[in-house]
Amino acid sequence: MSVLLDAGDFETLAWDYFTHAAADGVAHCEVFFDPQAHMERSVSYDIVLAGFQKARERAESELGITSELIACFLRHLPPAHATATLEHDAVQASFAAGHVIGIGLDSSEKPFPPELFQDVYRKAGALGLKMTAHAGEEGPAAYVKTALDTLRVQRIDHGVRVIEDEALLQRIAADKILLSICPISNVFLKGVASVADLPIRQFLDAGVRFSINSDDPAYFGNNYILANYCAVQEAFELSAAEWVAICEGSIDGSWCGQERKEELRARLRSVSEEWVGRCGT
Ligand SMILES: Nc1ncnc2[nH]cnc12
Repeated sequence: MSVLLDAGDFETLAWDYFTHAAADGVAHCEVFFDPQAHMERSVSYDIVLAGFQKARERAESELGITSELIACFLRHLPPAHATATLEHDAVQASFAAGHVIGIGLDSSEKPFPPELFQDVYRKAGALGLKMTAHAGEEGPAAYVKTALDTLRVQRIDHGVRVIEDEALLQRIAADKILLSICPISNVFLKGVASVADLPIRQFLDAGVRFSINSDDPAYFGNNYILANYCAVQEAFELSAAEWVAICEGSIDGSWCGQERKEELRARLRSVSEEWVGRCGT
């Protein structure tokens, strides 16, 4: 991280990500970044955003990839630090300009339960920002519940330990809360011993809405989204129709505009018409 210093460095980083995403067939992505990790080492938020914005514009015009940015707070830092970051002028300006559409909560889940961050989420909610939080990755299902009840998040990142609480599982399915799952990083971080141990089949059977994602490829074995899709396929042998359902849920739970959602659905329809028939399921 210490090599990321000027806007060009952040543009290069983001562009590298986008070219990998394009190679994997990505059409839209919602990307997390950690403002505090850079501001703490005296790299200004404006520098980070300027680089990301350039890469995002280029990704849209040259690769056809649309994107949104989600600013994550680091839960190992004091909650008041998260609130001060949210209130920073440059951060507020990025929300007002629509350059950053939502907030998240990442870093070590335990022993930092979601409710510690109620203040920053209350303020983000008042601004009309989208809200998600890592929960139920290494922390218990109870953290997912408090993220929903006290932080009022609309999505949960990971959330795989929801499987330990049947009532919560049913609630998440009924309320169509998107779980953004990162199978390979779950193995790297020892949440599960192997991808086959993830509750993918139970989630499908229970009608839980989830997406399959990459997670910090530089940290987790250089694995981008297709590697995560393939790892799930190798472990669960899903049918083409099941993949279509996963992708439909990902689009429904995404935070892009309605018009873009329709374009993504049309693209999915054309792929599924071809492949569901070819695969016979
Ligand atoms: N899987 C993960 N868990 C917690 N914090 C993260 N930051 C990036 N990836 C993360």
